[in-house]
Amino acid sequence: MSTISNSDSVPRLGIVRLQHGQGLDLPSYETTGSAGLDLRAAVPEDRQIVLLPGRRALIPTGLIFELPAGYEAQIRPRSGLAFKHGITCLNTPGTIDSDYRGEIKVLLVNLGNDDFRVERGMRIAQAVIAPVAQAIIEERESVGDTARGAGGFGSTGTA
Ligand SMILES: O=c1ccn([C@H]2C[C@H](O)[C@@H](COP(=O)(O)OP(=O)(O)OP(=O)(O)O)O2)c(=O)[nH]1
Ligand SMILES: [Mg+2]
Repeated sequence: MSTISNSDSVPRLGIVRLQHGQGLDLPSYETTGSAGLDLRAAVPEDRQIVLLPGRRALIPTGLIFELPAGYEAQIRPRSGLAFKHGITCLNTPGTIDSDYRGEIKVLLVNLGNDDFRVERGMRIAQAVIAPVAQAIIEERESVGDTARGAGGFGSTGTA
């Protein structure tokens, strides 16, 4: 497969930077194989966001996305913040709809034991761009039989 035909199939993510997002790096893939685009906190210079243990806050990114139709962005936590500080996304994975034109925000929660200061420019989460299907909804009288049936929630055991 040639490089050109390959890049033709790569989705294009349009990004608009809002006033408070100016001066921050655009989201980018940190390595050639990264799945997620790291998102930075666009906290105003004169404002502090300190997450106390157990508390949550909506963190601005200063970004508006224009996703192609048929794609979503999933907002996921960064494992380093989760491991070192207990900071994660409360609604993970956050769903960014392709028709959403508001600012991308990250809902962080502090599950650690210490206060956590969100600094401007800090990489707080990552966005994974993924294809998504909208199903055709069909109401039916019954559903087809399967070997699993209604078994779930550990029905296959642990070993
Ligand atoms: O972490 C997130 C999750 C959502 N959103 C934005 C984009 C998304 O398209 C919109 C709606 O998200 P969702 O459908 O998860 O929230 P809702 O509670 O169902 O709100 P709505 O009624 O607006 O759909 O909010 C974010 O900026 N960050
Ligand atoms: Mg919704």
